[in-house]
Amino acid sequence: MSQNFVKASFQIQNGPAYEGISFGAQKSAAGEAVFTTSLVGYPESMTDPSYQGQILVFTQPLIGNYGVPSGEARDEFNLLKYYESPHVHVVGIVVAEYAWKYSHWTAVQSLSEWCVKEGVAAITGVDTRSVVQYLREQGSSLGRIVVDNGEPSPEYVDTMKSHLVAQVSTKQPYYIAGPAGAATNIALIDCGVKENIVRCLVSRGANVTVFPHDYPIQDVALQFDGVFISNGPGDPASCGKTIANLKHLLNEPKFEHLPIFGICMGHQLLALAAGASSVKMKYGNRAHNIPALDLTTGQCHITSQNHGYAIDVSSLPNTSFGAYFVNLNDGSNEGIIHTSRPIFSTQFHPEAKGGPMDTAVLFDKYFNNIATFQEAKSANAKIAVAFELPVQSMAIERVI
Ligand SMILES: NC(=O)CC[C@H](N)C(=O)O
Repeated sequence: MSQNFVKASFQIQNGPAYEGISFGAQKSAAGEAVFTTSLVGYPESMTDPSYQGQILVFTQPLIGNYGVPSGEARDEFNLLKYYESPHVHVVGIVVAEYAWKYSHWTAVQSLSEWCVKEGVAAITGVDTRSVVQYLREQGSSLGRIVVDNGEPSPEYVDTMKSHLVAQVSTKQPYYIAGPAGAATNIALIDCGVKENIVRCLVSRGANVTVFPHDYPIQDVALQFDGVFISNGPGDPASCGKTIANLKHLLNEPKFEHLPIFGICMGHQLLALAAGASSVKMKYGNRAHNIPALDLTTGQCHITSQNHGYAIDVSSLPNTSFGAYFVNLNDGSNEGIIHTSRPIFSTQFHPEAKGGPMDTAVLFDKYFNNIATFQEAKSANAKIAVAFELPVQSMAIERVI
């Protein structure tokens, strides 16, 4: 346990500065400062690629008390059991009170040790309530954690201006086998996919082929039973290539029966490809208890979220999509659904790791759409011709 109490400060550009103690890597960090009100799940959030380049402020006052589980542990599909990707993606974390003592049966190290190993700045002793009040009033801001290590303070950096998806997406396609005999094949566009999203697909009986964010998915989509578009970091408007590829899937008649499902960044990219527009939110939604109303059933679900951009619902009438879910806290769009095709997407995270499992049924809805598509394909030999290339023949390599 690194308890050498190096001084640090958390500074917001053109805003307040907070003094504290470093408990992570002895290095400074800069990025967009965002806050999450989730009570649990710091290992999952910190390894979520959607947080790439951000400084994460936890409003839960005591952080670190259950330590950090193993990054080696894998499940029956060879997916990471506890992490959402192999490494930490936040550049720094800010907490009110770091728990120097931890205890949990899955813990293999302290949060402090993990931050040191991963090169992540961490500061404790900050009045995070005041940080949140500031960010809610002033809106999204740049921040930096400056560790008293004799080095010059880093410049503030607006990481949202970088093409963050390109940094986290796989460089080559890879294949994850589902359960023995799985006959469903899904093409997943990786914008920074969370491990539990893949698990939600393979555990329902699919083999998943993961493609780089800019892969010309239109060239291979008809070899699959469905296309999935993942979560990911940054501004959706920076993903021009992915949006252009998705336009093929939405506009060409040969794809009209193809099921598509997108989550978070995937939702935003689908909406942009359909002709809708996105907006940067004042400070975003990051929590595990956000109510979203299903406009097709009138049911309200509690959802897990992490986003700073949203789809402008007033731009939907220009598209073939209608609003599917709406956020009951701030009225923002939480999902879209195609008026006649098996395509839908959600701004929230139905895979919810961490968070409540209320909306996991949306994966079942996607698989129902896939089953309908598969039946149609087997009933129609003409369509089936398009599927003669077996997915296993592709060059695939697991890179994570
Ligand atoms: N979790 C995500 O996919 C986030 C999407 C996007 N980067 C946003 O902040 O809105």
